[in-house]
Formats: sequence, C-alpha cells, structure tokens
Amino acid sequence: MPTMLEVQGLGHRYGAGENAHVAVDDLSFTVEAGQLACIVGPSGCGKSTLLRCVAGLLQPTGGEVKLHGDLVSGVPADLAVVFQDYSRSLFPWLSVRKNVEFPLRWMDLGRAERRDRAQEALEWVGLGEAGGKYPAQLSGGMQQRVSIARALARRPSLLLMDEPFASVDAQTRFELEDLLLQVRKQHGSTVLLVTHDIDESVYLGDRVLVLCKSPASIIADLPVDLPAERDQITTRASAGFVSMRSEVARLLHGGEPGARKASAAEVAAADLEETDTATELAGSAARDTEAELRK
Ligand SMILES: Nc1ncnc2c1ncn2[C@@H]1O[C@H](COP(=O)(O)OP(=O)(O)OP(=O)(O)O)[C@@H](O)[C@H]1O
Repeated sequence: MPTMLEVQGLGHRYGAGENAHVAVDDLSFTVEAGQLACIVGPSGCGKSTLLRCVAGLLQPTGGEVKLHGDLVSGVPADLAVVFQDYSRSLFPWLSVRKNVEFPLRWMDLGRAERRDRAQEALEWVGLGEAGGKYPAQLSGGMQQRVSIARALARRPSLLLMDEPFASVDAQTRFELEDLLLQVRKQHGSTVLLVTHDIDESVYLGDRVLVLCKSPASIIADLPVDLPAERDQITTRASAGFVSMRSEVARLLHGGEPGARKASAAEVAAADLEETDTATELAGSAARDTEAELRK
C-alpha cells in the first residue's frame, strides 16, 4: 500500500524561554493508505498536540508532516478531524443535515450535490432519517455520529480522530467503535485515531503506536495480529487481544520495548480469562437487550 502520511522528526514546543514546554519531541512514523493506526499514550503526554500538527491546525516547531508526499502547512482539503467534544463541534442552531453540509461549502460543489452528500453520509452512520432534527434533540452518541458523518461527507483521504468516543457511555462507545470499523471497511478509509484507552486502541487498530509520558515520542509501534473482523465480545475475550492489551499496558508503565513474549502460562491464563470475560460480556449484553425491550 502507498504511504499516505509521513511524520518526520516532529516536535512542538509551547511558549519560549523559561516557560517553554516541549509537548512533542522528535516523533517519526508513517501511515499507509487504508490503514487504521491508533496512538495510545498517557493523559497529557502530547497526543492532541501531535494530532493538531498532523491536521495542520498547529504549526510544528520542528520536523515536518507530509500527506500524499505534500508538505502540510495548513489544513489540507482532503483531511477531516473528529474531536472528542461533539457538543462544541456541532452548531446547535443548524439542523443535522445543515451541520453535515456546512464544511462542503468550501468545496466546489453545487447545492444539490452538497445535500446529496450530506444525506449519504448520514445514512452511512445510521442517521438517514435524522437530517431535519437539531443536535439538542439527539443523544450524545447520535451527535457524535453526526460529527463522524460531517467528516465523512468530505470524503477525506485521511480521517483524524482525537479521543472520539471518550465522551459517551460504555455501551455507546462500543457501538461507535463498531460503526467506525464498518465505515472503514466499506470505504477503505485511512484513519489515525488518538486515545488513552488501551483496549480501544487494540480493538480498533491495525497498528498501535505507544507514546511515552510528556514530551510525546514513540516507544513502540506494534502490529495488531488479530482477525480483521472484530466483535466486541469474542475479540475482546480472545487470548491474542488479552496478550496485546497487557503488552501495551506494560509499555505504558515503563516496560522495555520488545522485552516480552507471552509465555505459555500467560496464554493459558488469558484463555481462562477469555471464558470469564465472554460470559461476563454475554451477560451484560443480555441485560442491556432486556432493558431495551422493557422501554
Ligand atoms: N496551548 C498550550 N500552551 C501551553 N501548553 C500547552 C498548550 N496545549 C497543551 N499544552 C501542554 O502540552 C502538554 C500536552 O498536551 P496535549 O493536550 O497535547 O496532551 P494529551 O496527551 O492530548 O492530553 P489528554 O490525554 O489529557 O487530552 C500538556 O502538558 C499540556 O499542558
């Protein structure tokens, strides 16, 4: 696959002199077209700063970012960002459809095509019937779906997501994660997603880039060796998932990269945990379904 994104020696320092704060330091990686790469790191390590530099929203103080080989010096037209806080990124006075159409005004599209694209993107996220509503009439999870539709309507080459599911409840989070996997499969999207949630990074990613504490730099770049088809119950309970999750957790807690391979005993323990977790998750899914049916 061709390289979509190249980040080379990226650094960002806020302020100057005695008050300077280095948030990102000499960070390099590439993302191939069609890949879903997750960046995981502790709170405050510089994840959002990194993403803002990649998005062209912030001028890095060192290094460079290239999209399709072109230097990023402002927000590229074929890049879209989904932020954590949907309540601040949607315009409350515009209908859902108008919110999705809004960024299309800066593209060379007629009114009818803008409307069609917005409707199509709303259908991709399961909100084809909600175009006439206003954000306040939707749940938090639905509002975040609108934000995702708005990003997708631009048909970006690269979708950047900054903690996109951190402001919704656990059940909605699972639904939105699966929505992302489904959209990504249908459209072959290239995604760079930042999260502090280890499980989410392993569940979603083809690759997990682990960042160290501030200033952000990459301590490991791990391929996720799990089947492409993922499922909230069986994938999360699988031995491969459990082993990968422990590895990322170990690295985040200061472990040496590449120092560990799962032992037979650990895999056996993970298998036992797999059975317990699967039972627990199946029970919780059944309780949620019952609660839904009682409504
Ligand atoms: N505008 C700013 N001016 C000065 N320092 C800043 C600014 N924005 C962020 N920082 C600092 O840079 C560091 C990295 O911040 P950043 O928001 O990128 O981290 P993060 O990993 O995304 O955090 P979180 O996971 O909590 O959202 C933090 O120490 C933060 O206080």
